[in-house]
Amino acid sequence: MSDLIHYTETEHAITLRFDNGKVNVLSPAMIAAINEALDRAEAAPFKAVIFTGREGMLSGGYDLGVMQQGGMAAVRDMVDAGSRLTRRMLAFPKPIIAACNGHAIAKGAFLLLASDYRIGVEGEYKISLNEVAIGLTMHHAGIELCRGRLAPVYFNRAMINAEVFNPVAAVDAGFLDKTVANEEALQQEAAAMAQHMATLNANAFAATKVKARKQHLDALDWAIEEDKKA
Ligand SMILES: C/C=C/C(=O)SCCNC(=O)CCNC(=O)[C@H](O)C(C)(C)COP(=O)(O)OP(=O)(O)OC[C@H]1O[C@@H](n2cnc3c(N)ncnc32)[C@H](O)[C@@H]1OP(=O)(O)O
Repeated sequence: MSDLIHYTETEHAITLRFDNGKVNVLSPAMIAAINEALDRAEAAPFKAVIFTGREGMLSGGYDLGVMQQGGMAAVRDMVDAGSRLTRRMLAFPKPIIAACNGHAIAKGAFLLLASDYRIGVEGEYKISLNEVAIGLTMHHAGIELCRGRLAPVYFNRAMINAEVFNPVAAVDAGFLDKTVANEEALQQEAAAMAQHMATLNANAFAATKVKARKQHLDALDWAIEEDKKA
């Protein structure tokens, strides 16, 4: 298992804690590590998977080093892998709970939009799709993820206007489902939701998730192919 992610398993949950010691960039290596951890979680008995970061940081998004200096092919490969990862999360046969303990920027915020239940700790940190602010035209997969998961009135505000949300405002926008006061409460709340999720019927959960999201998943499949032509 990669040293970018700490993988721990309890009776009701598998926790993936992202910690690269910095801002948890979604580099090709981090995306591969998350996929490897999901492979392992998929083979485990039915229980929730909790995505979390280190205190103050979920993820600063795609690796700007690759974005700025990697060359077109490397950027396209990283974005394609990232889009496939969030598409995988949306169809993953086990529940994915995001326990957001800090900044979630761009692709970091998309991890929230691809999770089944999202809890954020209250605090002075940013949840933002900053692509337009930093000169990136949003890719199709990003647009479709926003269309599928953001509250409708925030679709334009969060994506086209690149507004920055604090965790409480992020609940209204649709990045989070609820906030809690501190890190301890965050981990407790995630564990309690995992315990509830573990009582669900595994087959019914997996089938309902992809059935309910069929249109969204079809749109993402189209978007991922379209982005490869850009
Ligand atoms: C479709 C999706 C597209 C994308 O995902 S594109 C990527 C979009 N991401 C960004 O534009 C990153 C924005 N970064 C930030 O807003 C802030 O950073 C944070 C809120 C994440 C953290 O703020 P703070 O805690 O004050 O740290 P700090 O001093 O800004 O950054 C610490 C070091 O981390 C580097 N860094 C931050 N984000 C990234 C990144 N995404 N890729 C590569 N490096 C990053 C910085 O440059 C700096 O580096 P040094 O210590 O050498 O000065």
